[in-house]
Amino acid sequence: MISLQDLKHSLISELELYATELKGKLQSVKKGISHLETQIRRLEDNILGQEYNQINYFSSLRRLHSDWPKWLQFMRQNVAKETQDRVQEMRHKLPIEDDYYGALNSIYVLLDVYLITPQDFAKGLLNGKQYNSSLDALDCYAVAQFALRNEYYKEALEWFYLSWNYQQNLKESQHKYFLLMGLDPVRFSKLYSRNLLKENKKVEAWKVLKEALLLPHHDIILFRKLREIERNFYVHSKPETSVTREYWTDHRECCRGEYKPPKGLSCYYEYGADPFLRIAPFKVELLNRSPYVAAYYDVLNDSEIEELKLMSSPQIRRSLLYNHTLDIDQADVDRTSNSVFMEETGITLLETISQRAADMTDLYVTAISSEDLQVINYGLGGQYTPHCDYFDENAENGDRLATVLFYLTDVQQGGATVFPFLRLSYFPKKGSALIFRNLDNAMSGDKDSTHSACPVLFGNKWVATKWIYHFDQMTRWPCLSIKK
Ligand SMILES: O=C(O)CCC(=O)C(=O)O
Ligand SMILES: [Fe+2]
Repeated sequence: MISLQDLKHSLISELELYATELKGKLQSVKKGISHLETQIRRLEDNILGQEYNQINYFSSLRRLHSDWPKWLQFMRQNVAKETQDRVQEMRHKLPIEDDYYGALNSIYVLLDVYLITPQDFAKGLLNGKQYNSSLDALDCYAVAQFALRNEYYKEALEWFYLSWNYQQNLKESQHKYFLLMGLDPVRFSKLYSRNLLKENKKVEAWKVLKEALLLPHHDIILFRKLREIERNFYVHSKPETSVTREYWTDHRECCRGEYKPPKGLSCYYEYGADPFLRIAPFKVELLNRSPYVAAYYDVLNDSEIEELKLMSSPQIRRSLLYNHTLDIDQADVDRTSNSVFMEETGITLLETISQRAADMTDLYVTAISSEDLQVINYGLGGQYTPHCDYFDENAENGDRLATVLFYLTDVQQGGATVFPFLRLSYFPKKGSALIFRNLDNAMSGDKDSTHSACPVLFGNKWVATKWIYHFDQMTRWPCLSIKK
């Protein structure tokens, strides 16, 4: 059997060969660049000197026509094909997955039997004896991932923490090497925070994500995960008394449509800030001044609605509500619907809908200042009893300033959205949207925005909600007097 040591040596010599051939390619490119530069300079001199003739016309045309494809071909050429083949050959001699996972597993066995801490193990201290060997950030990361995959959450956390600590002291060049070898700090943060959440360490998970957002290549998923944690903070700390039963009578009466529509308010065309709205303004019906509630008609067309329903249907699941006593999210009779938050990035339709919400509200509707679109489906009897959409917490990223509720269907009977305190009912109209403000001018929750989704008596109700945060909107919202 070939030893690990020998394997390492052959890998190094193959890599050296590879580096030499790469250097050769690099030199050819550099030579090519200087040749091209000289030619271009000559051509420019000629043009400046009014010598733009058939000769230099042909020569520049030929270069563009024939040289570029050659360069492309050259770029695509495989460097050190034989070296690559030999490295590929070596694969058969390298440790296989079984060996690797076996070694990882025995780390856990050793730590468990001999009560060695991950810290001591990583620095080569085994039962009081110091060895001249240690693990690095990548090794610890591998052990952490193995533990996470096997659901040893507590152990995984210690290894993540160790790896994270080592990473703090790496030099720039080491970071690059580790990145090449699979230690991507963004992915690391996602796994680390997932592990922290499994151990119910929400604040720590939040901090890891927050810090990761400062990384140069952070992605939107990090942000969404951060948002998800924040959402849970809010939901978990939502006061139980936020909705009492006293206005249930109004809720029922509103559901039956017993209150007359508000008088003295207006219908108008909203031209907004986008020049396009000059040609196609929104048709708005103001339903209440404070808190602002208004219906916008014909904001989604039939094909957009069909696409949205089609796209969300496979993912839609029973909606859950937070149970304060049991400290879990669970299905609840107060919210009987199916719903899903749609991941928006790169999905044209969802981005268009966000943009439309921005045009309608004149607010910033970005990944930072809003939640993903939530599609909700209520079957027969489906409802959402009186509740507020705001969290009423002084959260760093703000609270839900406004709700844009798109109606994707008419409902034959029932299914109105009602505001018991305002004695206001809105019966679903396909393609329309209701916009209402949840916060008052001091950006605190406005109780009057309490609303409910009345039970569907006949038909099937589809809606989609877009929640917009007050965070980031200071340039979009005028300073208004604060209601006492
Ligand atoms: O479906 C409705 O009419 C209202 C939905 C709602 O209020 C919510 O999802 O928060
Ligand atoms: Fe709501």
